[in-house]
Amino acid sequence: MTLEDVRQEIDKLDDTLLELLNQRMNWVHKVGEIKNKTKAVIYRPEREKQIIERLFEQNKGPLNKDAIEAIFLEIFAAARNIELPERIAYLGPEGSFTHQAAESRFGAMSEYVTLPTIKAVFEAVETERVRFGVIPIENNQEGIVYETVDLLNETQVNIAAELKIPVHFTMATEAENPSKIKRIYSKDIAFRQCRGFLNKYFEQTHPEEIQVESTSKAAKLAAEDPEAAAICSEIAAKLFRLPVLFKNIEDNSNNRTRFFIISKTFENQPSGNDKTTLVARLPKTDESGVLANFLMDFKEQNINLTKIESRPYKGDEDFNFWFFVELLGYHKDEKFQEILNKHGDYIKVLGSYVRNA
Ligand SMILES: O=C(O)C(=O)C[C@]1(C(=O)O)C=C[C@@H](O)C=C1
Repeated sequence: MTLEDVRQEIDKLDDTLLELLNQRMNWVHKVGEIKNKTKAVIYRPEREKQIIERLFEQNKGPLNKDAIEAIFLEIFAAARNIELPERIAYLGPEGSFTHQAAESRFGAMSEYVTLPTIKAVFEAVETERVRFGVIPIENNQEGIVYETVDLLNETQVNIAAELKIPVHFTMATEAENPSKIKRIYSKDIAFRQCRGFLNKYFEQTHPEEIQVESTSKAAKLAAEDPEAAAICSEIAAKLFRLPVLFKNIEDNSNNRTRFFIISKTFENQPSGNDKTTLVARLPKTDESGVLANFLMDFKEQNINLTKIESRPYKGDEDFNFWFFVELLGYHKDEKFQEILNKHGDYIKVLGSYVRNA
C-alpha cells in the first residue's frame, strides 16, 4: 500500500466520523429542545462522566484513556453549544492555567470572558452575566486559594464541577540557546517551582529574574525582546507565538491545580462517585468540643472528610472561625441527611459533583 492509498482510507473514515458526529449532534439538538421546554440544565457533568467511563470499558485501543477523554470532552462542549451557547468567565489573563482548564471543559466553541480577579468571576456568575465561572481552588504544592474559599462563603453560587489539571511550565524564548538569554520573566510561584532547572541551565550566565503578575504577561514581554525568556504555560507561549525551548521544566512533575466550575444555581444528579463541599458556621461559644463533636458526627455516619480548613470571620474582634469542609458522598445521601438534621442551621452546601481523580 502506498502513502496515498492509506490516506484515502483515512479520508473515507473521516467522512464517516463527521457524518456520525453530525448525527449525534442532531440527537443532542433534540435533547436541547426537551431541556428548553422543561427549563432543565444543559451541563450534566455526571452524564458526561458516565459516557466516558462506558467508553473506557469497551475500548480496545490503540487510543488511550486520556485521548478518549480529551476527544469526548470536546464533543460534549460542542454539543452543549448546540443545545444553548454558553458564556464562561475565567480568571485571566488569556493564556493562564485557568484559561487552559476552562478550555479543557468548555472547548473551543464557547464564548469566553476573561476577568482580572477571582472576585470578578464570582460577580459575573452571581449576576448571571455568564453561565459558568472557572477559578482555582488549590494547588497540590502551594496549598489552598483562600480568596476562592472566602468568596464561596460570602456569595450565592454553587459548585457544578471540579477539575484537576497538571501544571507544566515551559521556557519560551526567541533566543536560540540558554547562553543568549539575559532576562527571564515570570511569576513568583513559577520561579519557585522551576528553581532546579534555573540553577542547572543558568548557573554561569545568571540572567536577571523579573517578576511580573502573570505567566502570560511574561510570555508577552519575552515575545517583544529577543534576549528574554518567559517561564509560562504552553498555551501562553502559543498565544504570543513564542517558540518553546524547554518543556516541563518544573522541579516536581506532580504539580497539579484543582479548579472549581461555579454557577448561580446548579444541582448535579448523583453519579455514584461524588464529592460534596460545604461551609460550616459553627455556633460561636466558649464551650469546649463544638468542633470535635461536629466532626465526630461525620465519623459516626461513616462519612469520609477529605478536607477541613478554618477561616476567620472577617471583622470579628475575637478569634472565631468558620470551616470549609469537603467530604465523599452526595448531599442527599441518607447519612448526610442525618448530619443536616442535626447541624443544618449552620451548614451551607455549596454543591455535590463528580469526584475527579
Ligand atoms: O444527555 C444530556 O443531558 C445532554 O445534554 C447531552 C450531552 C451529550 O453530548 O451527550 C451534552 C451535554 C451534557 O453535559 C451531557 C451530555
